[in-house]
Amino acid sequence: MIRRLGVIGGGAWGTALAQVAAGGGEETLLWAREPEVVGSINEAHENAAFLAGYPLNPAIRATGDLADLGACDALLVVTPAQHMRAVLGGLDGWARPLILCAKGMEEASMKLMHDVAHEAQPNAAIAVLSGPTFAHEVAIGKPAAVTLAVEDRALGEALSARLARPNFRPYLSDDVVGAEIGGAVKNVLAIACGVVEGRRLGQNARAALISRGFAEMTRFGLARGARAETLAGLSGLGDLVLTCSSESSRNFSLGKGLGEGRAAAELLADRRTVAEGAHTAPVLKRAAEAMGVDMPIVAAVCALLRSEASVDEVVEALLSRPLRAEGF
Ligand SMILES: NC(=O)C1=CN([C@@H]2O[C@H](COP(=O)(O)OP(=O)(O)OC[C@H]3O[C@@H](n4cnc5c(N)ncnc54)[C@H](O)[C@@H]3O)[C@@H](O)[C@H]2O)C=CC1
Ligand SMILES: O=C(CO)COP(=O)(O)O
Repeated sequence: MIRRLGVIGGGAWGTALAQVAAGGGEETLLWAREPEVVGSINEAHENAAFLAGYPLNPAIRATGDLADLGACDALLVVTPAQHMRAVLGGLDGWARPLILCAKGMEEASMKLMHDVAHEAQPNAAIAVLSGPTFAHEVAIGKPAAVTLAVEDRALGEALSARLARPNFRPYLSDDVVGAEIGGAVKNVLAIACGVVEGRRLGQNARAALISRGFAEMTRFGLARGARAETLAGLSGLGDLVLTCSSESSRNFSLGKGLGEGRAAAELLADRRTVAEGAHTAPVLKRAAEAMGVDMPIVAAVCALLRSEASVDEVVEALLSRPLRAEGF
């Protein structure tokens, strides 16, 4: 029975998921790295640093000590992808479920988050929660649906029953790899769509980029063993459409800045919030090349992030590729 949920990570998404977990009045413990986030949640029932202006359920309590999570039945793990290994390593021999909510690939190892979590905590059962979910909307109870991927069906049903709220619907899957690849790849494609917006290339170009980006996501996903239906579902196409269409997306906004001619280094300097696509793009490009998977849009985003080419040069390169048949 999964009753008591804990959350690792006090950014916008960890906070919104704590709000979901506490939605029925269940006490929910959230670990945050920043003492000011712990103070703000416990004293003002708000996360002023990462989700300002959204009142939180008083059943959410914050802590700065990972050991306090020891009484939880399962943990939602909501750190940025590059920090997940280190933070999970701080748990003392965890043997209960971990629900991974970060969207990315580890730069150093080229691994997906479930592999990283398994290496950090080999006795934990792993689930992945991913889908089209801006934190600020979930935090105030606007309707949302996610993919909840876990190999063990009984565990999936228990986690789904615990997480489901009237306005928050998990859809079960056993395709952990597919759910993770959709979330990781869409962040890179959202940067590309932001570039289209910033450079004012038009709505047609954006729709073409979403479609051809989805073809790249599908080619890469199938090569890594994902199922096509997962990539076309909430955690893949659903999230791709959301983040490629809104300045609420940090990745889209980063791309918009690039499209307006600003340098990546300037856009990424001093930011406190995470744009995962900037970290995922280079490792995704390397992983795709290693498998012989063609991902020209991902390569174009990498070139822009490294300031190796101008926006006009990468657009010209994409438009002058040989004509080919549609499909994956
Ligand atoms: N914000 C959103 O709407 C959604 C975010 N996600 C994913 O959730 C994950 C977390 O993102 P957010 O909660 O939005 O973060 P955020 O951008 O709101 O906050 C940054 C987070 O990074 C953490 N951090 C910074 N340096 C760190 C370090 N050295 N070690 C550990 N943690 C560190 C901060 O403590 C903070 O929790 C990301 O993978 C993101 O893609 C997924 C769905 C929705
Ligand atoms: O993953 C998200 C929505 O599903 C949030 O997107 P950004 O990280 O681009 O803001």
